[in-house]
Amino acid sequence: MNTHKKIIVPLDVPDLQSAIALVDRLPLVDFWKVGLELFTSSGPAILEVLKSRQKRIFLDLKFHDIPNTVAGACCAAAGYGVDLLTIHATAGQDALKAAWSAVQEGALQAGVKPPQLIAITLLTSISSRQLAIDLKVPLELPEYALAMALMAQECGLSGAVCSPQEVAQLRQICGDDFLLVCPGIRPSWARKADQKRSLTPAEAILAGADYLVIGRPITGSDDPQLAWNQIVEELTTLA
Ligand SMILES: O=c1ccn([C@@H]2O[C@H](COP(=O)(O)O)[C@@H](O)[C@H]2O)c(=O)[nH]1
Repeated sequence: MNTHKKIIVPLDVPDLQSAIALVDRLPLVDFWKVGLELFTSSGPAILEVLKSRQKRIFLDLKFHDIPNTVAGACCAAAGYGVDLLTIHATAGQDALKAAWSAVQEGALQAGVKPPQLIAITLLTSISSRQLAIDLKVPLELPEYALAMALMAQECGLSGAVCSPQEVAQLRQICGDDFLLVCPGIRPSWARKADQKRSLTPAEAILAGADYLVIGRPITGSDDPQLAWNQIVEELTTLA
C-alpha cells in the first residue's frame, strides 16, 4: 500500500462547511475520520460528501453503552457504508459481541459491505499515572491495553485503536491479521497538546501500525498541504 494511504486525517471541525473546506484543501488525503464533534454538530451529511469523492471513511463515534444500545447504534452506523467504526473495549464482552453482530446485520440490511469494527483499548490522552490514580486500574498500562485488545479479538472484532507506544507488543501478540490503528502520532516538529502516549509517524509504522491517525499536526498547521507532504516524505524514506 502507498504510504500516504496509511494516514487517516480527522475532520475535527465544528460544521459541515469547514469539513468540506478541509477536504478540498487536502486533495491527496484518501482516508478521512469523522468523529464526535462533526457528527454531533452536522449529522451524517459529510459521509455522502466523502463517498461522492471516493474517499475511505473512519466513523469514530466510540460507542460505549449497554449491549442493546450499542447494537442499535452499530446497526445504524454500519448502514452508512463506512470502512471503520469504533467502540470502547470497556463496554465489555457482551457489548462487543452484540456490536459485532449488529454491524453484520446493519450492513446486510443496507446492502453495503460491513465496516471493520475496532475497539478503543485506552485513549491516547491517558497517561500511566492517570490510569492508576484517576481510573484506579491496578494493571500496568501496557498490560491493560493488551488485555483490552485481546478481549476485542476474542469477541470477533477486526482490530483495535491503540497508542503507538503499545503497538509493537499488540502486533506481536495479536498477530498480523489484527488491524491496529494508532492516533497520538506526533512528528518531531509538532506539539503534543493533550496526547500523552505519542511516537513519530515513522516510529509508529516501524512498530507495526496499519494506520496512523494524524490530526492537528496537519489540520492545525498554517500550511496543511506542506505538513501533509512532510509526513508523507518521512514515511516514504521507510519504504
Ligand atoms: O485513543 C484515541 C482515540 C481516538 N483519538 C482521535 O484521534 C484524533 C487525534 O487527533 P490529533 O489532532 O492528531 O491529536 C482525534 O480525532 C481523536 O478523537 C485519539 O486521539 N486517541
